[in-house]
Amino acid sequence: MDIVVFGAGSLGSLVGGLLAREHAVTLVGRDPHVAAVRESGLRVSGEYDFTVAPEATTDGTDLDADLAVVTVKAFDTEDAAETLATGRIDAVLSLQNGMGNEETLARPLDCPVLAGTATYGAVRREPGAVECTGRGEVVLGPREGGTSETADGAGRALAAAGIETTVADDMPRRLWEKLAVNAGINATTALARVENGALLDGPAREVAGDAARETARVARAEGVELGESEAVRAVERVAEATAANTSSMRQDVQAGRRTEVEAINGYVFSCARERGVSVPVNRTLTKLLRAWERERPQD
Ligand SMILES: NC(=O)C1=CN([C@@H]2O[C@H](COP(=O)(O)OP(=O)(O)OC[C@H]3O[C@@H](n4cnc5c(N)ncnc54)[C@H](OP(=O)(O)O)[C@@H]3O)[C@@H](O)[C@H]2O)C=CC1
Ligand SMILES: CC(C)(CO)C(=O)C(=O)O
Repeated sequence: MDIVVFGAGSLGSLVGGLLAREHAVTLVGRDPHVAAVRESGLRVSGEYDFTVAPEATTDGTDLDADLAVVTVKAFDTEDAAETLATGRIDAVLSLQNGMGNEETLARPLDCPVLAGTATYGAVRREPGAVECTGRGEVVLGPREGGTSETADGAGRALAAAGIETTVADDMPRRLWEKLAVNAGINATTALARVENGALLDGPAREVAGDAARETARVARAEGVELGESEAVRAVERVAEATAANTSSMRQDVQAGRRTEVEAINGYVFSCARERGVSVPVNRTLTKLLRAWERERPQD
């Protein structure tokens, strides 16, 4: 397959590197990473050890592909969608965290948009190289739930490249469960400056659990069956499996970068307002991160 990976940062470089073992891949990213990949290939280390030579470009316009995998941060999704819409793309798959990405992608794009979640860990430490810090899985499917030939085809393509892949018919519920995990872990660890494992028994445990419980309540108000204890258990499971991780939002805050809070806790907060659900913990986490973002030095 011809596959574009739009957003060759940490996750995109890992997924693109894995896909390039089997498919014709074009990475869309920034220099100096793109220049290094063009010059010497992409090195994948950590849980893997190989080098591949995908195409790489900083210009994502006018591309042809059977599939575009979107791995930009949530706040860059609109721009990615408009850029991809200048090309001829048969299907798009978002592997981003946060909610609302698929709707943003579907707006200008005239092709099926699949929803996905990724639990692989990836860090891009230097140009031309990415480290896999944890093997996980990709779950993907039609964004509105159900089955489709497009989802099955994308699933086969990822699996053929050795990516642990599940094609699911309940993506709305799975997206809300992942949202509960990120709502519980990301902002809490970013503000407390702790690793994910500190949420298993430390003083911030209740904060993470309450943020996840509130997310489940909003999911149910949106018609998605997600139980509160199920959401809390999902947080505990992920905090345990990623105990030594610095969450992506904590990494962003430590580096002074913009965070994905609006697509995570901010999304829960704004849906809750529309549905008349009380979410004091997500409201507080959102407002504290917004306060920090307002004061941070601009990029
Ligand atoms: N890293 C991980 O282990 C995981 C990440 N995720 C999710 O995946 C998404 C991506 O995360 P991550 O890989 O860490 O983020 P990164 O910031 O490392 O990667 C995104 C990359 O896309 C680039 N980019 C954005 N817009 C464009 C554009 N128009 N053209 C070219 N390049 C562009 C960014 O460049 P620049 O910064 O210069 O704009 C950046 O290099 C997020 O939603 C995250 O929550 C999910 C699971 C695991
Ligand atoms: C699963 C988790 C919380 C792992 O750190 C993550 O997705 C993130 O950090 O963004």
